[in-house]
Amino acid sequence: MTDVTDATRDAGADATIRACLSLDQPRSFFLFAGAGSGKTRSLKEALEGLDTQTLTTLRKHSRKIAVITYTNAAADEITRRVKADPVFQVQTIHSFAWSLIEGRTADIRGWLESNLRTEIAEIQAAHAKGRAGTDAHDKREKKMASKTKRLERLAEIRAFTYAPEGDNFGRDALQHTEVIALAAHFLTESETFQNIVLARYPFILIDESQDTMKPLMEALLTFEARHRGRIALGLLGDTMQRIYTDGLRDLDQRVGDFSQPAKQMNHRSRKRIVDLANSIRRDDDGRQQRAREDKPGGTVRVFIAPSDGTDRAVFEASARAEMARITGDSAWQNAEAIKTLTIERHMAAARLGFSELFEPLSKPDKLKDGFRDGTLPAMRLFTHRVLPLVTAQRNGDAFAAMAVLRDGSPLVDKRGIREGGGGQATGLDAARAGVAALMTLFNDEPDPSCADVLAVVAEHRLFPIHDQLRACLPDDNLVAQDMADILAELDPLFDELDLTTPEGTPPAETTITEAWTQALEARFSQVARYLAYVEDRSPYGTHQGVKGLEFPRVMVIADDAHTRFKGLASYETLFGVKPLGPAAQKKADNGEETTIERTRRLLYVTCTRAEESLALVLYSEAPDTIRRFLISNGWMAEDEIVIAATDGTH
Ligand SMILES: Nc1ncnc2c1ncn2[C@@H]1O[C@H](COP(=O)(O)OP(=O)(O)OP(=O)(O)O)[C@@H](O)[C@H]1O
Repeated sequence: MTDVTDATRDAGADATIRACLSLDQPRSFFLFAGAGSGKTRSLKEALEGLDTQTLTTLRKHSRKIAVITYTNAAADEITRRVKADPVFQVQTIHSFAWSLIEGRTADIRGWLESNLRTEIAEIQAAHAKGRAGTDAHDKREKKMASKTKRLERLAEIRAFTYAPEGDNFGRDALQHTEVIALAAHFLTESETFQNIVLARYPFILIDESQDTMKPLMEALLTFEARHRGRIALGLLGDTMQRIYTDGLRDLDQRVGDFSQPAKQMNHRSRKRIVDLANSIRRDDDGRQQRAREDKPGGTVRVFIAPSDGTDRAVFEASARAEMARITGDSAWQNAEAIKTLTIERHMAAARLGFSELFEPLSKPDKLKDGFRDGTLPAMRLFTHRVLPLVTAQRNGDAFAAMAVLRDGSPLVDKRGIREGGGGQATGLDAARAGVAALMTLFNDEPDPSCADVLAVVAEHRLFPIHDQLRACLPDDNLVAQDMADILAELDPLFDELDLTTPEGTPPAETTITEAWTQALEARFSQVARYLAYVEDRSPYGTHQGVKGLEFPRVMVIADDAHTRFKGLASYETLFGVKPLGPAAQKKADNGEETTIERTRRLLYVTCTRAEESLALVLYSEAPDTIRRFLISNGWMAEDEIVIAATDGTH
């Protein structure tokens, strides 16, 4: 018998998965394994390890292996690993759900019709009981009117549309929750649909299954149970890493009939970090991991400061310095070399210095998602036009500046430099004048406001201006008309810029203009910081956004006082500083989940991102209570806890 090593200890789990992925005898499985155990690696290896005969048979019958990932980035990575072989259909859950239902117009219409009728009836019932003249009353009326209108227009729709990552405005568009609900509905209710899915996919593999939208996961489990032996539903995940409320809470209880390969190793983190993860998990499902023998040691420290009156920047800088001293790893002195995890983005915005831009734009529903993930079209004027142009000019790089203009300015189009015409100052001279005016702005005032920048761009017609920004200009009609003329001439070159309001988009509300007006007061330097953040070039991430990732040095920041959405997590409650409220206590008594479990899981996810060293920075009303909690629960040794001195250092 060969000796078991860290590398081979969990080999049995991969062998079990391989055996499950058999066309003759497909078997569903649930890979149960903790952080850093190589779940994602197992998925990739399972796909790469499929034998040629299986793949040839699949291709011959136009069948595919569905692989569902949590993010697009993960889908891209797996697609790359399988060399973009089309036998693997790798996508996110929304794309997958849409691929199942796309084109089933009549069925979708039927479902929507009955769904809308039910929703309208429910609102009507609430309305009959509610009082008139209240906000809720008005909202219900609006909702009923819009749902009734949608119902009336359903018959006109020739094909439903859906963009998994888009806003989905317009008459024909389906909403994200509808696409999930529709796929779940057909999967459980329609035998024809089930047969189509069975014919198309012998294996459906889902990564991060603990966070897969509940309705679809329920439907897949029902579908699997009904057709057991004809399909392998492969779930990879870790219930301790469920961080969204969308996921199925008792997933591990629902897969009793599945094969359940398990893994013991943590290949990512050094021993001290694995020990901490085990301690955090002990109060949950108690599953424990082993660190690799070639990854001993590692450092964990907790820095606790009073939430009132502590200067966060000073305290965190001193925590980094202390980490550098303790670990002997000077990279801790360099904020760029550390991954700092805040619970909400506004905390990162404050630390990175783009709060003035962030705060107003992250509020309105219509702006916030695009702004937060860096896809807000209006914002591109600053991030993708003005910023690179100014940077190029400052670097004396005329070639790069021209490339920006050619790419985005109506004055200088891709087909060559236009000469002025129709009495308008267009062409290279106009572009030069515009750039000069812009740079004068930056010379006069090294860091002008975004509003000043916008005014120069508008005055010189340097770049097209999105509707939302145009509404903030003093005399928007004039500029709008000029711009419309220019765009009409350049069509179709600027079609792709999506400058017009799509059909069905609600008219720009005053809240949107107000948000932009406020955000435009931000200094232009905030644009670069914002861009670095959304492009993930900054050293900050959120607790939720780093699932699946790993970093040598991690600093986790827990700051309840600055957490706005109180339902997200409460470290003070987890550590016993604050008791559960009466309602939450009642939930706990009924065996329901409370903020304690949610916060513990978030802490588990964040701490297990660290490979070498981990600093936990806590702001609390009662630092000493936290200290006692950590020691009495065996999470930390006494000398691993650093309490702030009154001046905010230690
Ligand atoms: N068998 C192995 N031998 C050596 N290194 C491994 C092995 N399996 C995984 N690793 C490494 O361990 C790290 C964690 O792997 P992976 O990201 O696949 O884990 P995971 O279980 O998906 O983690 P998490 O759930 O925490 O996101 C990666 O750096 C990976 O390369």
